[in-house]
Amino acid sequence: MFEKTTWIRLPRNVVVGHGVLDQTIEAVSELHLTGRPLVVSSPTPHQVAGSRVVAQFEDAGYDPDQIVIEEASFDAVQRVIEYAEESDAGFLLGVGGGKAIDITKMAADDLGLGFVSVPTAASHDGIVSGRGSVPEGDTRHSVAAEPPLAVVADTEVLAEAPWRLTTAGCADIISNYTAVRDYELAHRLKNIPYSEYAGALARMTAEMLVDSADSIKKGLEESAWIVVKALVSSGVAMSIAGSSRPASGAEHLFSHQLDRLVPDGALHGHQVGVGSIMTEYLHSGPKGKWRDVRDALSAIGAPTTAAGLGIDDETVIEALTTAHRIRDRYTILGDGVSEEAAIEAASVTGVI
Ligand SMILES: NC(=O)C1=CN([C@@H]2O[C@H](COP(=O)(O)OP(=O)(O)OC[C@H]3O[C@@H](n4cnc5c(N)ncnc54)[C@H](O)[C@@H]3O)[C@@H](O)[C@H]2O)C=CC1
Ligand SMILES: O=C(CO)COP(=O)(O)O
Ligand SMILES: [Zn+2]
Repeated sequence: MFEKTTWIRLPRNVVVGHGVLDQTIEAVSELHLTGRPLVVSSPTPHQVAGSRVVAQFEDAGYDPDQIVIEEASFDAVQRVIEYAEESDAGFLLGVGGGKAIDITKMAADDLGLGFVSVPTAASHDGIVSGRGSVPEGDTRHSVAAEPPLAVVADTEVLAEAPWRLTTAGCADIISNYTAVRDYELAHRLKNIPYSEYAGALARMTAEMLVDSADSIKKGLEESAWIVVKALVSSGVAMSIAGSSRPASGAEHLFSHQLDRLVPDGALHGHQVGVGSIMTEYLHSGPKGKWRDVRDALSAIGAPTTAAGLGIDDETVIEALTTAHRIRDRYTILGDGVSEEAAIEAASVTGVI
């Protein structure tokens, strides 16, 4: 008897374009959400967009509440949960970068409330995903969380954000190349469930972004449009897989480890990009496609070296040799690469 089942949870409304922040109410009212909206944001995104979303709900006769969180942690998730309960929130809107959106989707999941994603930066592919990524001690969890019912991505806001946030989003997408290789490897060697559709979509998203590199330029709002569509597509791949694997392999473990070693290091997307150059080398050796990954990153202006990340060479090696410990996710790092192998991968690829 055939007993397989799958749940693919996707947003109902994905609204992308110039000035669409002003259509947040329309995007939400179609969802039949009831009660008080709670706008969850971090400090800069609150100034840039969160306060505008609150004002919009006030003008429309809702009774919105707001909370500004400072960091991505389980404590922050708990604070949002408690605040939402006290304020009797009916649904949550996460306004900001990856951290604010992750916190909101995890709090919404715990509360059993609807969640709307309002990215203020095209910096990460968690905009649409039903996953939350949060550090805890020596580890980093990738947990199932409430996927957004709607996404409101205003390209005017995204284009005005610092350019490095957009190049970080591009690098998060380019890293899908190696993430999918790790996903396939784990399927072959450890028999983890593998979705052909999710793997193909994640890889195709990276290819399409790289093919559009010439149109991704600072100051062009069209760049935000191209990048956010790729981020949405990559998030959908994670939703199809029911796991972050199509967009998160060894290069992400490396970045998560860097976050532990250098808490205020570089942007998530930039770190995974540099990680991807090295893990592609580990997959295929000197004749592999690590140059293609590096050149794709370089074409959109993302860092390709430790110095470009502002992180010293020793820390890069430490992160690469210990990244496999971050979580139980089989990748090309296996049960750890030796220091010699890490130095070779990092130096041949020019990362150090
Ligand atoms: N759940 C998922 O599937 C995924 C989660 N992530 C997570 O997302 C996080 C990375 O996201 P990021 O956005 O890079 O980090 P972030 O949320 O810390 O944002 C980076 C910085 O950009 C600022 N910022 C955001 N919008 C701005 C604007 N319009 N103008 C000026 N500054 C602005 C923020 O205040 C912050 O200082 C990581 O924690 C990562 O693990 C990343 C990818 C997927
Ligand atoms: O960053 C991600 C995809 O780009 C997902 O990260 P996690 O694997 O930590 O959930
Ligand atoms: Zn990522």
